[in-house]
Amino acid sequence: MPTAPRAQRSSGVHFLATPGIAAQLVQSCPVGAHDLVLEFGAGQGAITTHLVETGARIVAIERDPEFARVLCARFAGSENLKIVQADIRDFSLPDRHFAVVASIPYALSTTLFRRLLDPQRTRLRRAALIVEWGFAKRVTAAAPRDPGLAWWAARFDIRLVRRIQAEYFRPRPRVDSALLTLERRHTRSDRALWTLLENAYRTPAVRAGKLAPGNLRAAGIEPGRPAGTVAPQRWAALADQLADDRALHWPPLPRRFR
Ligand SMILES: C[S@@+](CC[C@H](N)C(=O)[O-])C[C@H]1O[C@@H](n2cnc3c(N)ncnc32)[C@H](O)[C@@H]1O
Repeated sequence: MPTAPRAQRSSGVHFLATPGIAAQLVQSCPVGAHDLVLEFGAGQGAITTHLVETGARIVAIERDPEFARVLCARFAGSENLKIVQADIRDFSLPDRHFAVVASIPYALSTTLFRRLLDPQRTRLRRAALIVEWGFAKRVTAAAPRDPGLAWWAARFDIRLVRRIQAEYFRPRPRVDSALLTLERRHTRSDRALWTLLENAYRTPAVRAGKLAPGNLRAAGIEPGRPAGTVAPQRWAALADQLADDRALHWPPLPRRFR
């Protein structure tokens, strides 16, 4: 594992010290020559080196100028790789479909998930990510604790592949990490989905409201059940079922999703 010149000074940033984990991360997100893959926070290239071998078009983004320089020197001959020195919080996302493979700085997990998963017209199709263990548990909970998490889980198949012990990183973080995979699901009516989620999490128990109880049951949702215990995929199934019902009106999505 290459040494990390700035690692001791970059608080909250941990570098993969085991090539096997980087290889497994890349294998978890099948991509090929026609795919565009973003790597957020490439560091010194522990993951980049495996990504380049996939033949996909890789854009590796790194904020630290010293790391960006090291990356440029290390991968000078890699024609399918572009290194961009930029901040991943405001880097312009591509307007074509893309994948993300990255070990993301813990402190940016929520910000990046919002950028990638919130927008109705997100171009993200799949991802394999190393994130902090507690964050991984929250985003993969069978019954998410708030509608924002449910929005992500209803529109993406988010799976916890494995726990990654702290000793696999340098410097060693205080907590373990996890490998997550994400795959965009097909959803027919995001407006219906968000309205259902928002209402469900506002009320203590599932109510049919204007819907027939039969609609709920067809999606596997039992009326009267605590709303926060329903798996988000069931709300997505209900939204899909109701997408063509012209008698129902769904309000516009909040601005942050548009
Ligand atoms: C968790 S480390 C991962 C490094 C490398 N991919 C690895 O796995 O060893 C995160 C990397 O993100 C970079 N980074 C932190 N904040 C960033 C930001 N806002 N924009 C771009 N890169 C950032 C750090 O400099 C660091 O190289």
